Amino acid sequence: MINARVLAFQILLHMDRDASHPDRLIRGMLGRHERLEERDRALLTELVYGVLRWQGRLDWHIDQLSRTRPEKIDPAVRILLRLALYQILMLDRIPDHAAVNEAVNMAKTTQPAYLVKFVNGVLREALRRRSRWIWPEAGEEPGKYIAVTTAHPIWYVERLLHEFGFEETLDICNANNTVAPMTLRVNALKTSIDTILQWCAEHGIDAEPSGVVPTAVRLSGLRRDLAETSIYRDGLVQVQDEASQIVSTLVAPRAGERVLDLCAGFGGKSTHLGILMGDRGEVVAVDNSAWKLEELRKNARRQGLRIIKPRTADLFEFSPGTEDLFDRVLLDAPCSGFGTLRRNPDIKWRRHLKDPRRFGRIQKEMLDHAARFVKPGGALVYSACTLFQEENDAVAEHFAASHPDWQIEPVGPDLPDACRGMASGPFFRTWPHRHQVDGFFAARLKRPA
Ligand SMILES: C[S@@+](CC[C@H](N)C(=O)[O-])C[C@H]1O[C@@H](n2cnc3c(N)ncnc32)[C@H](O)[C@@H]1O
Repeated sequence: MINARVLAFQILLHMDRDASHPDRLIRGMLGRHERLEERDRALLTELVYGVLRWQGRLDWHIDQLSRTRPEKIDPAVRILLRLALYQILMLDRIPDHAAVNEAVNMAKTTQPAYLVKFVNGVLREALRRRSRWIWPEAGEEPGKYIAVTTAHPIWYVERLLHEFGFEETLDICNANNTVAPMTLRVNALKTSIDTILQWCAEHGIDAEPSGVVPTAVRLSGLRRDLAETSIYRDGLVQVQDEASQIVSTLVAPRAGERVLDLCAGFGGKSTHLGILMGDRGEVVAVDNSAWKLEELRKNARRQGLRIIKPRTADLFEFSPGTEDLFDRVLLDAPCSGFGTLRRNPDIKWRRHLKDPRRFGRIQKEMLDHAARFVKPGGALVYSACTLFQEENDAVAEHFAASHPDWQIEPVGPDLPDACRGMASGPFFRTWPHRHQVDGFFAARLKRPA
């Protein structure tokens, strides 16, 4: 019988084999199992994201409970155990016997008898121990304590400890484990915040103005797919975190200008730029992923924008000879993504210690290339959704040092009143534990006239 646990197992196994995005897999699965009850649909999302969020701690429990060496446990068996332990140890509403029986039944259909016995044995032992665990000592092994209790990789915790000390590292890791609200950007060309709040009230959806940026609304407990609502279909709203919304406002495009978005993706920022320009001028949206640009096209159409011009191209092959220069250029660069762990917990387990430096090298080259498209007197905004300075300050400072005629333009004066605390020197910087938004960085660079 297909149920939420079986589908969650299949998604987690798929992710273990090739690093797909959980949200895409969940949507695909729900699309293929339309008759799944609403309760099971919600449980599927909860199980996939919950296991990914707590994976490191669940693995620590497995290693405490089993006598088999960690590397000897088959990945599919480990995933079955993570799934069951997440329900037993971290969710209140699922009876223990349901979690254990389901895991054992799944093991019976996929594993040989000795592994079924192993799964059963580990889970029964977990029920016996319940909450009696010997955690690492915070005083003796602060890194290990935070890594295990908050489920983060040890290299990440050690790095933060070095920079921020124990208390703030713990705050950052705890904030990464919170479930971020769904944040909508309201399309000012079509509607107003009040209209959206009223629509939500009429449809029994909890919503409130963001309190951070004036164009955003936060939803909680949305029990249906936003894509099926009229406010989404009619292009009145776009899902976008507040920090990401602020980045487009720092580009500060004016109606009639030519703007280039060099890593446009699904167009979260390209379409925002188009709206800020009142749909007058031109936004050339470049990305090397054709399917993302197809989504961008749909997004732009839905939001009623005609000035967005998608171009599938590798940024390095897109040259100023092909296009005229632009008044403003945005480089929202590919990055390690560590500012978005609330929404993308799988990133914790996919990245490595050397990734921030590796991304930093590519970002420096991308920013150098992006500068060629900026008109004299124009602006270049560099942004990344990560917390590591190799991908943030170091990229902007490297650019400034190698382009001495350009200026780093302080972003502070352009931030909304409620966001003054997000200015960090001349840069824009947010943290989930300080600002309750995604972790983002942006720098604005001005080309001399
Ligand atoms: C951080 S995401 C962009 C998100 C997007 N700006 C938004 O707000 O929705 C980075 C994007 O860069 C694209 N990308 C990565 N390498 C690229 C390259 N060499 N040329 C063009 N695009 C690239 C990826 O496909 C990805 O969509």
